[in-house]
Amino acid sequence: MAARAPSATRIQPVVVGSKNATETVVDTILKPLSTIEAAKRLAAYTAVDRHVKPEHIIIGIGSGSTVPYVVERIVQQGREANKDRVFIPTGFQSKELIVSSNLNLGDVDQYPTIDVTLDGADEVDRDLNCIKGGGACHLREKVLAEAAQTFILVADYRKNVEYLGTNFKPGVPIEVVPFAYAKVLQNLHHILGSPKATLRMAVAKAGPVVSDNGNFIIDAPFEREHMEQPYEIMARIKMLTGVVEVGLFCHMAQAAYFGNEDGSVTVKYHDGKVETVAPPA
Ligand SMILES: O=C(CO)[C@H](O)[C@H](O)COP(=O)(O)O
Repeated sequence: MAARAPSATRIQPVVVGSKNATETVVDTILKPLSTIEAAKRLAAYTAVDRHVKPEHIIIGIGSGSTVPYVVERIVQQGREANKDRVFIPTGFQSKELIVSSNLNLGDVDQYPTIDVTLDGADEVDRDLNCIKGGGACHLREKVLAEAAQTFILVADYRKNVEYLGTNFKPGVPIEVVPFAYAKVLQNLHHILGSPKATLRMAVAKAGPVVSDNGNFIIDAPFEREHMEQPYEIMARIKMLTGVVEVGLFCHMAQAAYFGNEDGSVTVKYHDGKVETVAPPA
C-alpha cells in the first residue's frame, strides 16, 4: 500500500448518501451542469491546475458548494500525486469530502503551516476583500486562510463585485458565543450601524444555526460606506466581546478565480491585476 504522511488519519465517511470520488467524477462527466455549476467547476479546476503543484503537500480545503470541484480536480491528479499529501478541512462538510475522496485527513493543530488553501466565497470585491460564512464555517476558514502560504478563492461570476454587499444581501456573518448573542445584536443595532442584524435561524431544526464550534451566527448587513473599506468595520465588530470571528476576510487572498457564463475565467490578483482566461477552444 502507498506510504502516507506520518500523522495523517483516515476514517470512514459517516454521512449516509455521500458520494465517493469516482461517483462524483462520473456524475460530472455524465450529467450536464447548469450554467452556475459549470462556472463553479471551471473556476475550481483552473485554480487547482495553477496552484496545487507536486511540491504542495499540506493543502487546506474550504467549505461550500464550489469546493467539491476543487477536490474533484485534485483527485484527478492521481493517486501518486496525492499519496503523501495531507488535506486540512474547514469544517464537517469538507472533512467528509476529504474522507469520501480517499484523501489523507489532517488538522490545522498538527499542520499549522499550510502550502495552499482553496476556498469559496460569498462575494469578493475589487481589492480581494471577501464575505465568507454563508455556510457558517468562517472561523475555521479564516484560520486555514491565515495558516496558508497561498490563499486562493474560487467562485462563480455572481460573486465578482466592486463592493461587498452588492449581490450578497444577508450581510456579514458573525460567529458569537451563544450567551452573548443578544448583547452583540444590541451593539450591532445601536453602535455599529447595522439595525437589521439578525440571529441566523436553522431551516430543518427549531432554533438558531449552531456552528461546527457550537456557536451562533449573526448576519449583519451594512451600508455601502462601510463596505468600501471593510477592514475598519471588520476590526470594530471583532472588538465586541462575545464575537468569535467575523466573515470579512480583508487582504488575505492572493488570487480569486471566477467562472463566467461564457466559459472564460476571470482571475483577480491581490496587486490589482485582472486576467481573463479564454474558454478552451
Ligand atoms: O464561506 C463559506 C462557508 O462558510 C463558503 O465558502 C461560501 O458560503 C461560498 O459557498 P458556495 O461555494 O456554496 O457559494
